[in-house]
Amino acid sequence: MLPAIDFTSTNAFKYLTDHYIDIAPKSLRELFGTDSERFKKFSIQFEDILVDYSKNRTDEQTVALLVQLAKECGVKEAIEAMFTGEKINVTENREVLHTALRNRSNTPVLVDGKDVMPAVNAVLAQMKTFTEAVLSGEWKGYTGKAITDVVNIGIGGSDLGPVMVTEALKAYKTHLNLHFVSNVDGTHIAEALKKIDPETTLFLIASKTFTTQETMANAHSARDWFLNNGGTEADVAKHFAALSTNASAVSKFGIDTKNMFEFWDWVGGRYSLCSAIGLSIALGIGFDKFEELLDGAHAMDLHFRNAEFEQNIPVILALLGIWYNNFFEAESHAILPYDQYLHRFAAYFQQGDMESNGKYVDRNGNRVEYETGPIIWGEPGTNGQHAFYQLIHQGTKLVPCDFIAPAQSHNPVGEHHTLLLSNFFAQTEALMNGKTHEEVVAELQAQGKTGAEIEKLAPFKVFEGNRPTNSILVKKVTPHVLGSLIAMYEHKIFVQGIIWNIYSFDQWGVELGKQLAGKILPELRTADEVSTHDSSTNGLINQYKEWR
Ligand SMILES: O=P(O)(O)OC[C@H]1O[C@H](O)[C@H](O)[C@@H](O)[C@@H]1O
Repeated sequence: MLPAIDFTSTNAFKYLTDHYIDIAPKSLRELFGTDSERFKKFSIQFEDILVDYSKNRTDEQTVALLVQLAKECGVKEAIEAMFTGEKINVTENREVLHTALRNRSNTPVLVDGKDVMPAVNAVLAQMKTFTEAVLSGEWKGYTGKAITDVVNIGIGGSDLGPVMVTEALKAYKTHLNLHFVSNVDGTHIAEALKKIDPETTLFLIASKTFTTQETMANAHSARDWFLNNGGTEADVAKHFAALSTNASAVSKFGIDTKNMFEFWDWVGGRYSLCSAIGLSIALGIGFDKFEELLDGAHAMDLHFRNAEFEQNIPVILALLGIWYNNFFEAESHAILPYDQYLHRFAAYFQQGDMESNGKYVDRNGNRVEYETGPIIWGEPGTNGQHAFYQLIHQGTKLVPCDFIAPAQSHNPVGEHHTLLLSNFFAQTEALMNGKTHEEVVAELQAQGKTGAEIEKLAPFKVFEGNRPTNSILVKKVTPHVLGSLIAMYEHKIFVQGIIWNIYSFDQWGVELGKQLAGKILPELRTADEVSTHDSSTNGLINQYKEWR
């Protein structure tokens, strides 16, 4: 059982409320000015990952109180409850065991008294054999040719993780060309089909439930295309595999369950990239590299489970997030990787975080009276600098940011990486220090501006600064490091959900739209005028019918 504590009624919260009044007026310049040890005190290194959280609007007392908050909210007990397979996903009556998928130490993990590790290992072995057969060319298409292209058909958690990881690890790409089709918009599948040959293409139908409308529609269209372009029913087995928890729906679709890679309902969709859902990753980078990804995630799992909170990266990141979300009233959190390969990282954690912690009902079933999950957004640097950083630097909103960068590039082209990193370092420094009125005046004077010009321009050129950032510097984006980064954010989300007293592993909020689409669909199939909805919905549907 998870503790169900209103964090706003803890002692730590009361102390933090008072402490906030002291800290809020202080500038980061001041905090750094009065403590030359900040970097040392407020950074944590774990393997090849350095997390510097010193550029936050915090001091030692803040961190101590935040840690106390985590303790009062039972975070330690909750972590144990998750790792040991308690049914902490209460509204779905399920365990939450994505950590078992990468439990490389292979210690038993019990679900209803039964160790799940043999099943986890068996699926990994099946994935390995399959991956190696496809990569070696031993697995043949219906005309005897080796596979050249893999199309993963899935959406949400059955798409975003594999897309993010295969992009992030493109430097390790195998000879297979990967394609991802998620959207029910026919354009997505149509464009993918233009690029592939039925004789040499493998389709992976990735769906935990195997009922998701988008995935089923795309899977049927892919199969129709295959059958209309030379393949026969008997050939489907060579070109379609399923990644799912739902064996009966898989065989109903016509995929031989021999070609099914199983996972379990204790794996949440948005936490599933280490499960069979990762098959496209294994094919895309090779099974050894997929295992390195699992190793990295497992290493972070152990750190999260065992490190003291003061030294615990996911816990500290979660607490800082709570500090801004619930005291500074920040509404969003930006993830800004200075690595082009990580260009889908923020998108991946939009689902990871917002689907997990976008909840207004607490674990007692009551409406919360405080803010829960932030809006997650971000794009790679330096692109973002030329797009939305204006608002981060001079807007009225406080946007705490995570800056992520590798020290080593996979593509050391000329001076590019040095240029990139100079921006990475400069941005957090600029956000912290800003530029004072005096500095602006001195700069304008040096440019030879007149007094009147300076007076007019100066206010626009001042940067308040005091904008908090975390810097996450990694040695290199290897599969191992990426695995650790993924687990780091997963566990950050977990800790925040525990403290906000919400259930992070269900997603009822996505259901209503699906239900209504199901009702509207038959109405769209006829030419009849619709009058059963509100005037807006009726008006839109009827105009659509007129124009289509
Ligand atoms: O893997 P599937 O069962 O097809 O689900 C795909 C996605 O759809 C749902 O709507 C959920 O909101 C997501 O959490 C899930 O990842």
